[in-house]
Amino acid sequence: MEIFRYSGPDVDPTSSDDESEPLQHDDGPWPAPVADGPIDARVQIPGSKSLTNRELVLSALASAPSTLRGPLAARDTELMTTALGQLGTGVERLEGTGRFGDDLRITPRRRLEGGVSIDCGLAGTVMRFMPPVAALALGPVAFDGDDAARRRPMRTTIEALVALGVEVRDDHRGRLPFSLYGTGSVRGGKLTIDASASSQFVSGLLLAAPRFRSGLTLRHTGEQLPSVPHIDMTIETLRGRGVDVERVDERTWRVPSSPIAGAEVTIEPDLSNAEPFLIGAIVAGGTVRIDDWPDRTTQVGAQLAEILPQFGARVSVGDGALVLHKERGIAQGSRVDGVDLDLGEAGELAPNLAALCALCSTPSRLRGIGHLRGHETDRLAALATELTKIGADVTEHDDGLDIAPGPLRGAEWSAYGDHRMATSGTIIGLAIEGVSIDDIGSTAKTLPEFPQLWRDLIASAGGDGDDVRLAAFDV
Ligand SMILES: O=C(O)C1=C[C@@H](OP(=O)(O)O)[C@@H](O)[C@H](O)C1
Ligand SMILES: C=C(OP(=O)(O)O)C(=O)O
Repeated sequence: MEIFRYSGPDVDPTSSDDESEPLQHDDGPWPAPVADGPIDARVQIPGSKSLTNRELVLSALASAPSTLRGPLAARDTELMTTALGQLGTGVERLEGTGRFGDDLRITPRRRLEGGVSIDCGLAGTVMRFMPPVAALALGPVAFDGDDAARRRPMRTTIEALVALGVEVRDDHRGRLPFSLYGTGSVRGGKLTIDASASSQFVSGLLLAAPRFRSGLTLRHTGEQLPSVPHIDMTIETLRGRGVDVERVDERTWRVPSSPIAGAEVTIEPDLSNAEPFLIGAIVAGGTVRIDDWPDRTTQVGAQLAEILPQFGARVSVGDGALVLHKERGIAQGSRVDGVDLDLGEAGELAPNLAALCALCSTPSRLRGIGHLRGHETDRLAALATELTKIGADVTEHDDGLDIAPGPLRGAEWSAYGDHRMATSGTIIGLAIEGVSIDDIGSTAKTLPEFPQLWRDLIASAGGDGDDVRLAAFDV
């Protein structure tokens, strides 16, 4: 067992920690494997990013130690454990105890200490969840991240903290880098924010709110509220720690000032990361079984069970697994009609679905996803560019994409450092010869094992049914 606890005093908002820059694929573009027959695979997906990072934050703010079973170990969660460790939280890796790596023992400290620079990488959960936690610490805390992270919206978090009485130095007008000066406590109370650009603004404030002196009554005003299931997940994880959160109405939440209980929590597999594998069976044909699919969950990836049948797949959930079957894949000439989907709740599913739409026989419309322009990259622009490059006819709208099939051709697919752009390119590559991904290493953000799992999935074509699982865990 090893205890990681950071004790660095530096506060330099312009510094960046090179060690956590995303992995690049050293050998140049990664040739995406083509499916040469129906696949037949059983896939074990590591833990949910969204659940892991919520449980890490709650564990650090809790009144007693917690154990996380099966947490994700990927760039986003490593950034979160590092950030919490920098503020003083004890993070102990229970080596070899987990299914995919180490379980974690988190020991909260009575007082969080500032005087550190936090690297958010490209993780929305780190950049939106950590500032309210840092505001509870004593001393200055600087935040920065990847170049692409500096383009992601942060204004709502910054303005919210200022409204709660926290001193923030916001030299970049609502973007990273910025610094805040914690006094060891936050007053809380009533607060109105505009979370139209990201549900994470709401989640970040709600997660820290039990530790605010007066709790928090948070109201969202603004045209839209994306990714509502992620807010439900936040509420559920808080309730799981004994915090009596009230959903006053669809746009208002009340969190009392309350202790947060230590807990032993088993993290569900990341259902959104199951998406490319499931789509793989629609494109290549065959069967994919995802192990440990929960019967009940707040993860938005659960919606795949309703979305993917619209592409001609048979999906069943039960006995601890989701099984998707498609007799004949698109790559074998099966015609699949396009869809019209509002993905406002499930934006993180959009890039892989957009790739699938490009392989359909008739046009598709994906709507309700204007906020994807503030994700890891401007995903609407990135998808329009890459899908056009491979021959699809794509129209970009403010809130979505029209995707019409065309004669498709191979090309180098740019991931823009975005894990889901990388996986969407591999989906195209299943059906189209000559697709390569410029930066497959960007999948390390939430699934470092993706390249191997994907190769194993394709290798199951024509076999008796392979288990696609992690032989060794190595982030
Ligand atoms: O809270 C979370 O864990 C997330 C919320 C969503 O963010 P947005 O509301 O910005 O879409 C989602 O897309 C992201 O992948 C994870
Ligand atoms: C939008 C995403 O990530 P983040 O948590 O960085 O916002 C995503 O994973 O699709």
